Amino acid sequence: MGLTGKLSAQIEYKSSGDVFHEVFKSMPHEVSKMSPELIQGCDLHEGELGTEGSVIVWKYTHDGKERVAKEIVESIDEEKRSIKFRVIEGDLLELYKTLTLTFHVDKHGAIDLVTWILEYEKLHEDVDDPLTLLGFVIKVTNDIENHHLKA
Ligand SMILES: CC[C@@H](C)C[C@@H](CC)C(C)C
Repeated sequence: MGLTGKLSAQIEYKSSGDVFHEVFKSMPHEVSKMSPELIQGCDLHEGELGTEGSVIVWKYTHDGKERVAKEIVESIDEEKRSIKFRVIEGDLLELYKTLTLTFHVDKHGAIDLVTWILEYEKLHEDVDDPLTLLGFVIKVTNDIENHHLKA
């Protein structure tokens, strides 16, 4: 088994894909309100919200443990409604040399599809592939969707 990998998942998103993109672009701090069990906080550390190069620190609970991830917003593509986050500090870097989390929103007829892609390089052979992290971001996506469906 090599050290690098790429996991992705695509789900139907029954609320507005534009709003989903906007939340992560301009209001990431709102995510903790919509998914309080999973996301406990989000602070802007550098730069301006919604711009490439800005640095965000997430406090989240993954596999029952409280974790921190500092991420740089590496790219924002309005056209594809996509954002790529690169983890630059935090618990995940005890397992992965590099880890990026990218989402994009596709239109499929009248339905929006949200795709998350995790690209990573493990620090050593016996590090697990980040399957539970992929499940985590899908759960966060569902929480955001449910929040907007209720609103
Ligand atoms: C590193 C796991 C979480 C904190 C990632 C976040 C944005 C990419 C989360 C809100 C999906």
